[in-house]
Amino acid sequence: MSAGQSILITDVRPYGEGEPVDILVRDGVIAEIGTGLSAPDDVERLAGEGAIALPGFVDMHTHLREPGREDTETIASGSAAAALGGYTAVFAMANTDPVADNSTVTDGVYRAGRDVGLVDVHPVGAVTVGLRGKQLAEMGMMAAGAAGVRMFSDDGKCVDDPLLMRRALEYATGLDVLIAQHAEEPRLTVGAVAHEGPTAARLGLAGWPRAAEESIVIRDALLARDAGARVHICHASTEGTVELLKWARAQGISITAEVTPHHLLLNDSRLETYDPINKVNPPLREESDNLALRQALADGVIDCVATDHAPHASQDKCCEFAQARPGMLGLETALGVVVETMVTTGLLDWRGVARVMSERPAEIVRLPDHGRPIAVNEPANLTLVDPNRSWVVAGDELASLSDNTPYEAMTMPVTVTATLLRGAVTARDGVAANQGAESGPDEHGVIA
Ligand SMILES: NC(=O)N[C@@H](CC(=O)O)C(=O)O
Ligand SMILES: [Zn+2]
Ligand SMILES: [Zn+2]
Repeated sequence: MSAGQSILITDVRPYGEGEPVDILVRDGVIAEIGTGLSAPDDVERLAGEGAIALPGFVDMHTHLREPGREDTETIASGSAAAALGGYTAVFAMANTDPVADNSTVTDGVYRAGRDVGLVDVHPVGAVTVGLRGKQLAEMGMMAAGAAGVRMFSDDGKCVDDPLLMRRALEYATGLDVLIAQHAEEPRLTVGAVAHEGPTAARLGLAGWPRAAEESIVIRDALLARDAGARVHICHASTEGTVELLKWARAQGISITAEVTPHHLLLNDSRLETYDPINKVNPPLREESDNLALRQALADGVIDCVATDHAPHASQDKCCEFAQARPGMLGLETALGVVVETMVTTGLLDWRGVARVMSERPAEIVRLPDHGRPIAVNEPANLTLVDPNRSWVVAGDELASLSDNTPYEAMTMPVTVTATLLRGAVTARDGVAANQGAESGPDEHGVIA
């Protein structure tokens, strides 16, 4: 990791509280916070213009598609999308091609992320070889490699064999790493493309029942209890999962959970058009689930927001509903959706946003340098937000190489105006630091 930059950020309000202050960053670390700060002439300046300063966001759940599907996202394009969304660290899921089930792949992803330098890219290792759910992957080798893999998941697939999941939790405890489960009992979701309920029944879409998620959530809570292990639930989507998390916590079980922006905002009323843009795993549920998930996030029952940013090519998305790939873009729109569902509704203040988008995810994955307080001697991983500047989503203008956003033409209530990684500006006013105007874009639309 680079030592970091020096920069004087003026006129920002940490956590949206109090009068504006200046933040002086020296060598990537916050050196001073106060009013009327000065710096030598050669130090870069960033005018905050009254923006809210938050700790840089941490996404526990991103799909970057490299290696294997670089036509839909690369580590460079996904890093740009992350920086524009206010992220300073992302965890890149293992369901690539080849699968990230060995340290050659995980170290390669880590190094590629470091070379791009816009965001700390942490590869997630697969729990099982090839995501096939039959044999544990070499978690220890991946943890010991250059990437220092600290989180493992077969996301996209559930580790459905209970004995294998138990072994994975036991090994993970020994290695002090986290297992994140895509909770889906596959026997209950054969052919499923939408939430099982009145809407899917009327539209003739095969249903994915809530119990497919909830049965794995409770099973894994019990396995974690017996193994004395930690377990993390990916993309919680139902009111029942919220109730089970409460129960498990009350038993002292070490279980954590994330919710995606789309499960906070969207529901199966969107399916009427049969537009596969709304197809995602787990599926969009019902309004009662949206409301329960929001309340759970506000109460801390659900720990954090994770995007499940899932880029797909248009030919894989614009086809018959049943054939289309599941997944939605999320990195550049996450904050807007969280503000719309949680801040505008009064469920969270900006401190709460910092908690669910930065502090808790960093704690859960034990990232020492992210999700830290905005205070002297802390790393300058920061996101500046203009709470009064809205913007309209256009898929083809996003930095992501894919355009499968469900928020097309929607107005996002706030704008990330700048993101800083160890004091280096990685995104500013809608442009990522690798998208400069001087050199032309390469074949991926990214400028080196
Ligand atoms: N969420 C999705 O619908 N799709 C994800 C896989 C996953 O997160 O389960 C993908 O990799 O496309
Ligand atoms: Zn998943
Ligand atoms: Zn995912």
